[in-house]
Amino acid sequence: MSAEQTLILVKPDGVARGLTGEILRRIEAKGYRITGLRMLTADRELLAAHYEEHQGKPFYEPLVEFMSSGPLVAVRAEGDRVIEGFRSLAGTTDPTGAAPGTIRGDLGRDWGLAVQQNLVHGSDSTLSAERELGLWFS
Ligand SMILES: Nc1ncnc2c1ncn2[C@@H]1O[C@H](COP(=O)(O)OP(=O)(O)OP(=O)(O)O)[C@@H](O)[C@H]1O
Repeated sequence: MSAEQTLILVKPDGVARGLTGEILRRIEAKGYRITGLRMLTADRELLAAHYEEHQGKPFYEPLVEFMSSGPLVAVRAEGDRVIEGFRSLAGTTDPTGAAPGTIRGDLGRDWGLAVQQNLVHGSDSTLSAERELGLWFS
């Protein structure tokens, strides 16, 4: 059986703040393999598909606006239990409460848009990983 794969995004705030290398370093240091890497500015169509489950929520429009505001880095990462493992590396959605040692806990900023601009995305299940990798690495 081949190793599990996940989609990770370094969101536009992470790229703008020069944290791409630090985030990739943490992924590799944990032992995951980076098997795909793309820098792009995502359009609304791609983001609508990516954030399908959030359409209609109050934070959806501002989120798409932010996610399309500048370049982001899409990463395909591979390893045993990488889906759960990366979400653990990332920390909770709100960086203010994210544990020290996690990407969001160590590097996330405490300000008004912290929950939206929380540096990274990671797929949350094998089903969403497969769907999201199809969108970003087709
Ligand atoms: N209440 C909110 N206000 C603003 N933005 C939000 C809020 N909730 C979620 N978001 C944004 O939407 C993204 C997806 O929300 P979700 O609940 O799936 O969070 P997550 O699973 O921690 O993050 P991700 O799926 O991006 O790894 C969050 O990472 C964040 O950028």
